[in-house]
Amino acid sequence: MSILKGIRVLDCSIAMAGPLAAQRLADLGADVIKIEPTSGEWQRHTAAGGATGNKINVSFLSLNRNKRSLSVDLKSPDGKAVLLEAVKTADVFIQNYRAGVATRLGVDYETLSAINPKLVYVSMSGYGETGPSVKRPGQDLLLQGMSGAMMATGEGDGPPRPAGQYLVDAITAYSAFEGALAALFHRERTGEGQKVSINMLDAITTIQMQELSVFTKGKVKPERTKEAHAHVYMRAPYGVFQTSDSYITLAFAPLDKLGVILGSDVLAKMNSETHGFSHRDEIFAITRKALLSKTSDEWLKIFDEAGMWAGPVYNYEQLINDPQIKHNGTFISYNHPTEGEVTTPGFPIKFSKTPSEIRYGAPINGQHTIEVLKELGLDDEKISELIEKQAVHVGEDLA
Ligand SMILES: CC(C)(COP(=O)(O)OP(=O)(O)OC[C@H]1O[C@@H](n2cnc3c(N)ncnc32)[C@H](O)[C@@H]1OP(=O)(O)O)[C@@H](O)C(=O)NCCC(=O)NCCSC(=O)C(=O)O
Repeated sequence: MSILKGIRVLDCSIAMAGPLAAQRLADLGADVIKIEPTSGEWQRHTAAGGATGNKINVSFLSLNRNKRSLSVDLKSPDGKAVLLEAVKTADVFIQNYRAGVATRLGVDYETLSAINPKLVYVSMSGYGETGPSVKRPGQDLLLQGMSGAMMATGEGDGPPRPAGQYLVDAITAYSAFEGALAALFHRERTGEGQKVSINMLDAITTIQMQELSVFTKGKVKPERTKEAHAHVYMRAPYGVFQTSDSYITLAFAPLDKLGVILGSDVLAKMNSETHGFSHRDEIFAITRKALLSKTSDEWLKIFDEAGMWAGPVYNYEQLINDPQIKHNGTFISYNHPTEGEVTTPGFPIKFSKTPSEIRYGAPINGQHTIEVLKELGLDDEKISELIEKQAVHVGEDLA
């Protein structure tokens, strides 16, 4: 049995950060009901990601598996009444609305906890719920820039470069996930619900704890002209190196060993702990030149045998076909009723007794509206009335 079986989550979130947090709970067995506007959650219809020819955006498919969809107009009194009924049956509520929206919709913590004091209410925002930046849009790229993370990445004297993934969204999602689990644990002990707030700015700032402490305590400023890491004075060589056919990574190579491998007497005589800092440019120059003489596979075999920290720089095809990734079962595939086979990373944590499970793919908008309304005790007549008033939307049931 999955660990969160019997836990009900109402997921009112949009885009990535909220939906991913809710999906983590769903993968652990929670009954996650995605509460969507009657037109469907924003990301369903976006073309972002470049994948075309699908009825549902592929990013949406990757963030909303294992959820049921209740499509309801929270701006209508009837729709809102449905949500408040659902809240009585819920354990967790997640929203990542723009500041002020939750209150305007009447789904703020004060309102919902009055209905269900045991509720764990997860509020996700861009910058916090109060303060000078509260009105600014919370978007991944903006936060990568504002958090200082971007200052350390990029080449030479060029501009700052963001990570090519939605790093801030993901970190915020994982923080919300752990916050929800901790609050459920507290509720298990005491019966008490609470509000769990996490914002993107604090999430991305906090994961830079080493780099920021080196700055505040060590007074060392990150400079992207110097290094592949915000620690400017990382022991050399540390970075991405070109080989005769591609690139490899090399971290903290002991200089005496590296010198022997690269055939450099100069390196072989160096001491990692002293020269690794004082002779950085020379070490990089020797290493760069030497690594151009063999292929990545050849170098990786040599470094592996020497017990040194080196690795491949994969494209996604190489990653998916990597023997360790295959061995781990990192990717899962499922058959979606309208989109066919979907291959996507699964849930990475393995539990020896309560494994995660992929039960179904991302839903059609409103696919489970009738099913959920019936579970909430509404009869056919009331359901027809809600449909008639367009307070709810009923999608095709593809189960
Ligand atoms: C991402 C956002 C900038 C998107 O802003 P918006 O487009 O304005 O979306 P919002 O959800 O906040 O609200 C849109 C409107 O929809 C209304 N709304 C929402 N749900 C409903 C339902 N069910 N029924 C009726 N109306 C609804 C809501 O009241 C708002 O209307 P009005 O009441 O009339 O205003 C913001 O939500 C935000 O800053 N969120 C916090 C940070 C966060 O989680 N960011 C997403 C990370 S993902 C990301 O960065 C990325 O993918 O890249």
